[in-house]
Amino acid sequence: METDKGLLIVLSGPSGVGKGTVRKAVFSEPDISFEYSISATSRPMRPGEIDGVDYFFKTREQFEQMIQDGELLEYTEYVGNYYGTPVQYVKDTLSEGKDVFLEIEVEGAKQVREKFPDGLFIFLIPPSLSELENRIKTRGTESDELIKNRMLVAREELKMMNLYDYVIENDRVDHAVKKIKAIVIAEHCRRTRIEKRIKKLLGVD
Ligand SMILES: Nc1ncnc2c1ncn2[C@@H]1O[C@H](COP(=O)(O)OP(=O)(O)OP(=O)(O)O)[C@@H](O)[C@H]1O
Ligand SMILES: Nc1nc2c(ncn2[C@@H]2O[C@H](COP(=O)(O)O)[C@@H](O)[C@H]2O)c(=O)[nH]1
Repeated sequence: METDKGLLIVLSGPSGVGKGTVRKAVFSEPDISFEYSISATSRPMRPGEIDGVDYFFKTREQFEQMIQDGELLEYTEYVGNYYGTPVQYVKDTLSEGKDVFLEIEVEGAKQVREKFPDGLFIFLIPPSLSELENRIKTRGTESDELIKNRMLVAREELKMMNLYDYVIENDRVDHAVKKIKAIVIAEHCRRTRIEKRIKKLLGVD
């Protein structure tokens, strides 16, 4: 898949590490111009969540239809529910020259890497496994059984961090936000420098 003009930024990491919290903090910064890609999911809505804002909430049948119709850039079944990224929004937004920000789990990020090798892949890690469990428990959205399952998946997901361009410890949200912003700025500079070099060598404007 063509990367077009914008930068595709993928934030991933185990459940409960703080991806959603960090993403919301990134988007509340005044000088940010990323576009957030809202995912589709078949999981039930949590209290306070809004359809079309937090997720596009679908039945399993509707989600499977989206898969069949090729509407998803990537998808996975995670702890019993489907999650996926609507492809059209990502393509359209990148081709408008805007940066698109995905917040997705590890298997989906792997699929995106295959289609967008030029994307910027950032992996968020917790200070420790016990802190990770503590965060999922404190959030209070999952049953004990689901927390156990998410922790089992998390152990496997942490092994995948070597596939990412950057690894950031989410010790403090404001620190993680600063690091993400710095990485994106540096990546834009790097790409601009390379583009200029190529044009200079080829003698084109
Ligand atoms: N740096 C941090 N220090 C302490 N607590 C944090 C930090 N970042 C996030 N949290 C808390 O950890 C819990 C999990 O955060 P969040 O829901 O953002 O994680 P997530 O990675 O998006 O989870 P999931 O993948 O399950 O959606 C929340 O209660 C959040 O307030
Ligand atoms: N592969 C994808 N994973 C996604 C997507 N949207 C969210 N997620 C990840 O799923 C888990 C669980 O989310 P929760 O809201 O139920 O806590 C979490 O790691 C999300 O980042 C997606 O489109 N594709």
